[in-house]
Amino acid sequence: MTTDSKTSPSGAMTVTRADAEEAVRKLLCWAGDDPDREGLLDTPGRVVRAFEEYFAGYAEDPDTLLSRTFEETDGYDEMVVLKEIPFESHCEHHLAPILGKVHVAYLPNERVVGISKLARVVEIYAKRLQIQEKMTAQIANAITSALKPKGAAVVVQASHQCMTCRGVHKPGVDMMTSYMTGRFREDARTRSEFLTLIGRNNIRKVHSI
Ligand SMILES: Nc1nc2c(ncn2[C@@H]2O[C@H](COP(=O)(O)OP(=O)(O)OP(=O)(O)O)[C@@H](O)[C@H]2O)c(=O)[nH]1
Ligand SMILES: [Zn+2]
Repeated sequence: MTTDSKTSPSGAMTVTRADAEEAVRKLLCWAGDDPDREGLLDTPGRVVRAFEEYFAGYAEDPDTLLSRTFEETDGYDEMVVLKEIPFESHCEHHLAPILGKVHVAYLPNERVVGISKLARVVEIYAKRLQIQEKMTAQIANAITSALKPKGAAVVVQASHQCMTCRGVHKPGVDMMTSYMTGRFREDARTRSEFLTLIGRNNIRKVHSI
């Protein structure tokens, strides 16, 4: 399929690139400006290309990504933690940026995965329209279902620009979410080791607004 038309997952709607650019022209008019003035002539094309970047995650499959695993680990069965993975997403309510970082951990069950793949899973779900709770659960569930680990844990800390630049106007507020499966959920000591490793109480800001 070319990128010049896209069909919604239900199949109910197909839009061409020209349709999408026309929709942006209408939004520019809605903003109160003239879409035909020189400075805005190329804006619809740019916005549509930016959307392809912001929402590239719809075209990616986390199961395929996580299917390449390594078994020669000499029995390594302790926690694997990847902390402070920065991400940029967009909220599904306002299409406003969500900026933050993700901490991911799992307890291997014979197989490990290349660590870059954990960061790529974060990217796949971040580059979709999101709410933070769903993104947190999706990352943990993808790792759990692909690696069948003894447990997986995901903590997300992010600022939501729909709360900063509009609406309630509260800059400096971060939302924290966590989702744990298996041993992380059942065993307080495992959970606590993870939270200590990610320095939960001393988290630096990755993005400042
Ligand atoms: N739980 C949750 N809420 C979110 C997230 N991102 C944005 N929101 C909230 O989604 C809600 C949407 O509420 P609505 O009342 O339907 O929309 P609204 O009138 O634009 O709300 P305000 O933002 O309060 O102006 C707002 O409270 C947002 O702050 C998220 O990741 N998780
Ligand atoms: Zn929002």
